[in-house]
Amino acid sequence: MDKVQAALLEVRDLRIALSTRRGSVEAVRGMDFTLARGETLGLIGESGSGKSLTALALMGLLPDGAQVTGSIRLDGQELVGLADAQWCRLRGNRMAMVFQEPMTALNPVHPIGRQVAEPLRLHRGLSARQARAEAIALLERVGIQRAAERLGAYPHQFSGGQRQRITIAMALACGPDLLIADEPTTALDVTLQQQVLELIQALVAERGMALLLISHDLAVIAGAVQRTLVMYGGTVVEQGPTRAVFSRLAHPYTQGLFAARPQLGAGRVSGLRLPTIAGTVPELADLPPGCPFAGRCPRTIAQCNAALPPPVALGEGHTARCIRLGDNV
Ligand SMILES: Nc1ncnc2c1ncn2[C@@H]1O[C@H](COP(=O)(O)OP(=O)(O)OP(=O)(O)O)[C@@H](O)[C@H]1O
Repeated sequence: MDKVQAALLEVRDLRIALSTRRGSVEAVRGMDFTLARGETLGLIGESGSGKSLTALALMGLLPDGAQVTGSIRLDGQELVGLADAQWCRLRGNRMAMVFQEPMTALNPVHPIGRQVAEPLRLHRGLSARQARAEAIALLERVGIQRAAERLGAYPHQFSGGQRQRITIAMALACGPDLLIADEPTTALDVTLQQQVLELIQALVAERGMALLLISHDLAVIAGAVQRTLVMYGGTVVEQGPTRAVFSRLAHPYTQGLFAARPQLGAGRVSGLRLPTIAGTVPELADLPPGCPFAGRCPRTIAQCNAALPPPVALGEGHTARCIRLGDNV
């Protein structure tokens, strides 16, 4: 039986409001989830559902003007409202992030050795010689061959896959407890995607880190994480053990995502066109009350309420939220 683990990360009623031309809109609307030490959690949902903003809030990297309310606790420490200097002490140290596009994290005008060594000197107080040795070890661990000879090379002298490996080495440098990977394989050639994903999984297991893996690709999430959150319209509509979420597909939105995934049949993508979910993600300023998916949902109110009286617990920590209050039932 699994040991009961204390939550490393506890997110309660997280709300993020952004200033837009139409005034202030809530882009993340009451996220609740926990992540235990060493646990892996996936966050899936269509473009615009609020995945990246959630990740940026956890790292204290939201754009200027974003208003955050609710609670984000890391090992019991409240992060909402921290000053910039306090965030700087946590980032790279207790928590680190791998971005979709490696050049977002790499500085093009600095050699990679310096970029990997910098957090080691800054957060761990290593000497230049120790940081160099550690940077070489880290780069070799993530698969950069002859790392000692390549410390002076610049990011543009590496391939996209190698650059992503270097950002992973930077993220790991100070042994964070929490790794957030936001679409870490999306910008890579398809042949490299699996390799980079496997590298992340291996490192997470080897170092006992907690992982929040964000992806719009169900196949990536299905094979990589223990628990899954399905996000839509700035909120979690379904969450639970990955196996339960993928086998039960309780929320109509999860069903739509699953139906829209590419399927390999006899070595080719089956069908001429991928099925899609009809309609588009609603405007943040025009979200219906209740279930944000109500406007695109194929279920009638009666079917919805019969299938999932709100909020429904499906066992094993698996829940789905299907509340069509927007229709004023
Ligand atoms: N700086 C910003 N100002 C205004 N609106 C923003 C800003 N950043 C994000 N948004 C809006 O917030 C919503 C959520 O964005 P977010 O980037 O979190 O979505 P996502 O699920 O990560 O999508 P993707 O997979 O495309 O990255 C979207 O409607 C987006 O347009």
